[in-house]
Amino acid sequence: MPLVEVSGVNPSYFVYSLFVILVTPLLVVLHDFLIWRRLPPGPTPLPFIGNKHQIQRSRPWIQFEEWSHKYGPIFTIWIGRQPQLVVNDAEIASELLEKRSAIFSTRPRMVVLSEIFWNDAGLIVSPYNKRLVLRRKLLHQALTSKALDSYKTGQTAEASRLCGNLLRRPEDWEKLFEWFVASSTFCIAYGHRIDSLDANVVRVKVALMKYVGSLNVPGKYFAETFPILKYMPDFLAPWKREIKENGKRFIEANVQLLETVAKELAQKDVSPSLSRHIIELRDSQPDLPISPAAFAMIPAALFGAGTDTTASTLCSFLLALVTHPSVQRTAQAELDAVVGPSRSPTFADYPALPYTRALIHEVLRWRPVSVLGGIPHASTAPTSFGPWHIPRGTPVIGNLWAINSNATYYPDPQRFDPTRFLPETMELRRADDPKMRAELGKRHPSTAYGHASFGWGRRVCPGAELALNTLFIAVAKVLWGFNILPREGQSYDIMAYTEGFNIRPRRFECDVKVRSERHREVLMAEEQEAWNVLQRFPAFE
Ligand code: HEM
Repeated sequence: MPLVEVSGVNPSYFVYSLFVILVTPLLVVLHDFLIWRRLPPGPTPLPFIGNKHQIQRSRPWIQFEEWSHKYGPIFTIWIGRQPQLVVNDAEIASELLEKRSAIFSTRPRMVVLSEIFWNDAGLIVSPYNKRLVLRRKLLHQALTSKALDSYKTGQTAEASRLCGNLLRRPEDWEKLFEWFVASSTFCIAYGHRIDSLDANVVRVKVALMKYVGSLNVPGKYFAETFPILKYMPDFLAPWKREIKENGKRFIEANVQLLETVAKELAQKDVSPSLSRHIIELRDSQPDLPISPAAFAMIPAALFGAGTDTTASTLCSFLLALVTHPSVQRTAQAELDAVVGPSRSPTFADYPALPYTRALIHEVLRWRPVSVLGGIPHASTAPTSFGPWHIPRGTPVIGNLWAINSNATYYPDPQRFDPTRFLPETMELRRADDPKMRAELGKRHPSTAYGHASFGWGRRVCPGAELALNTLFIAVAKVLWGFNILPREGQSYDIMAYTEGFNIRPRRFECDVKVRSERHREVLMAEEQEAWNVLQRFPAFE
């Protein structure tokens, strides 16, 4: 019987529909195939699924390093239909993300986190555009070397308080590092200290970071694949309304913090802080094209980007000391010779402590906290690299794990060896004498630090020098005052790290013992003096 009589549907429509249903996926697969064959090789993806089923949930950076031995230092993975490049080599990372930063400085589009939640006010997830450049500029102006110097008094006082706390509660070292970093960050960002990790301001910030983590889960929201969904009216999309409301709440909390400083500034003399710097800038240039939300997110970025990273680096420092006692002895010998027994180190000792400085850079290299380079970069235009074609909008992941454990640059890479970053070694590495390469490693493209743990190009971490100062004062004081000792019978796994965006060592036990009664007396007296400074940074509740 003719079809038209049964269904009332013209048979040619039926055939066309069938044709479209069958052919569209084939065209999509063909389109993806043509892109795939021109990208750097990688594990073979499945149509529509990509390599999702092959990528380990646990420690993908190690799997990526292994894949780099199989497919090459730059390879492609597909997350669904989105190809992403994974760079595992310092030179290639520098070539793409620094030398070609005009193309590779944006972020992958993040509809839920950047556009709906932050309403485009977030800095780290922002696409590269004029508004981001202005916000980075404002941040830089509050992080000049003069501004950094003005924060050192607060950082030193916080480090003395940390040592006092370590004397009383040595087993709590992880929480004490977190408190030290959080309070230093609040002093620098807002001119206020915090006296407990339970302070309301910290709880709000920690809740925010947790919530942000829950939004940034690949595949969780359809709006990432179909951005048009972000224009759905709120009453039809309760998921979107909830995210927007939470975003507003968190932005409002950050605006309030900044307003608190603005009011204090109008009434009295307040300690130097990043908020004070940028408020003064705004007052001198009232027509700055920046929304109150984006403005408040500048000091807020310090907490979001600077606390977990710095605290986790301090945890890796402790693991390195426990497992490398000879490094600890060398560092203490340097500190004893330069500082002596009657006071602990200060920033004035910085130039005379090359081994201590090198030790910090070795921690950053050995266990890069932003193990996959933070939020990926992405391309804003199609481009070629060697024989390959990279389409516009391709995310680029800098696998710092593989980059930092490349024996070409760092011979015997899992050995924790601060001498790699001593000024004289750096000088020799910069000269790149082929005869010295086997011993010292090849010249690293990041000639400033000799590693890329702070990222690349126009998106490089703007807080690097600030973080190095915080790390220096804590590391120098802790090493001067304490022996970090392995627990008897305890074995230490230097690869046992947490999962996630930033990594830190899994909890381990060790003894943090004051070096002598003399050291204890000095540290206690300095903690008392530190209180006089900390009073100038009223506590936030
Ligand atoms: C040990 C401490 C730190 C490490 C290892 C670290 C590392 C990084 C890395 C790898 C990136 C991504 C760079 C890129 O995309 O190429 C980044 C971005 C960023 N960091 Fe840090 N960071 C640290 C501390 C800080 C501090 C103290 C601040 C405070 C100002 C900060 C603020 C930022 C900001 C705002 C960004 C985003 C920049 C952008 O997207 O344009 N970081 N950091």
